[in-house]
Amino acid sequence: MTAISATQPQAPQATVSQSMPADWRDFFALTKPKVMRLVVFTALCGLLAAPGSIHPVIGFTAILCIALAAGGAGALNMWWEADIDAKMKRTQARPLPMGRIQRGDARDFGLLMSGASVMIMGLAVHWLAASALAFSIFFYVVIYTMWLKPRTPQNIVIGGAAGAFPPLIGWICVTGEITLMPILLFAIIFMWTPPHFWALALWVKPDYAAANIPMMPNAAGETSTRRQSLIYSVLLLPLSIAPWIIGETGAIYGISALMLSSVFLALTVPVGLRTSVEGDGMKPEKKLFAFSIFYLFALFTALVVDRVAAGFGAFA
Ligand code: HEM
Ligand SMILES: CC(C)=CCC/C(C)=C/CC/C(C)=C/COP(=O)(O)OP(=O)(O)O
Repeated sequence: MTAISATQPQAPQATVSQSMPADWRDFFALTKPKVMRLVVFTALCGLLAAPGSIHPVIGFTAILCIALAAGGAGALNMWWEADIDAKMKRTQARPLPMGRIQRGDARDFGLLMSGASVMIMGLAVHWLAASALAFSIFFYVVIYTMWLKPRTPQNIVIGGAAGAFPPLIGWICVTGEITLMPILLFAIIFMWTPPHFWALALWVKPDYAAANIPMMPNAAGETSTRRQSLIYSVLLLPLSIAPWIIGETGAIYGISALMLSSVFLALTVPVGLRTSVEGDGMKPEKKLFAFSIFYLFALFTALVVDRVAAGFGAFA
């Protein structure tokens, strides 16, 4: 089965007849490696920040399973969305629209990675962690990709939960239970996702229009999307410092979170309040998107540094 149909716009040099045989790089691309490295990093930080200890080999296995799961889920997302990806400039060069990988192969690859990740996690680490991992794959692939994304502009608000699971799963791998702190880590990523994604969605709006996906800027309009992003950024600030306020972390994390969230909010304000987008190539939106990635990376780094400084953490 080919990834593109005759009625869809063709990706540059993307005809199946021109396609090269797939190699490992194409399969690697199916795992969405750039996005997934931050997903895996937040999981690692959740694991390292959790109270208690874990054998380094088990800890490594757990992170490997989360990486496998995230990659498998990414491949299943690309399998399901091959036709949509072919219609969007940003995604046209992916292996399926380019015809470099057969659609069924992408599905099998995703299923194999996802299945293996859950089984290994259960057998080698913890069945509660394995269940949460299975649920996050299901949430991203079925709830977000198949169900919500083509139907509602709230797709990423609800679907964002999938990307918020990894630090919680990392935490469970160490403690075997779900307590307030991992729920807060979940909530922070959940709140961060709308401004992260909508900043990008604002400048790739024509892509989503071409693919007929009701992302917020397309469905509710740019002004509404901007205001909503601002609301999530405002809420993110107190939420991000909540672990410090309730005494679960020290000042290293608390002050870092305060500073990072203040900058995040300061960058969301011009995006949230602007009414005219003429002439600047959406620079504030691009700046916010880039900072959103640094934000999460830095926040979770601060969490681990804080816990290590306090003598807590999985390897302490
Ligand atoms: C449902 C929730 C989310 C949606 C819809 C979303 C959407 C996107 C999209 C469309 C891109 C552009 C990707 C590309 O062009 O390849 C992107 C980039 C990115 N996202 Fe998200 N994202 C979500 C959640 C997350 C989460 C939870 C993380 C990490 C914890 C994350 C980390 C990243 C990173 C690191 C990039 C930049 C990739 C690069 O370097 O090109 N995202 N996101
Ligand atoms: C452990 C586990 C299963 C983790 C999953 C992590 C997860 C759900 C991350 C979400 C980030 C992501 C790839 C969004 C892309 O949205 P999209 O699919 O709408 O973007 P696209 O248009 O680039 O395909």
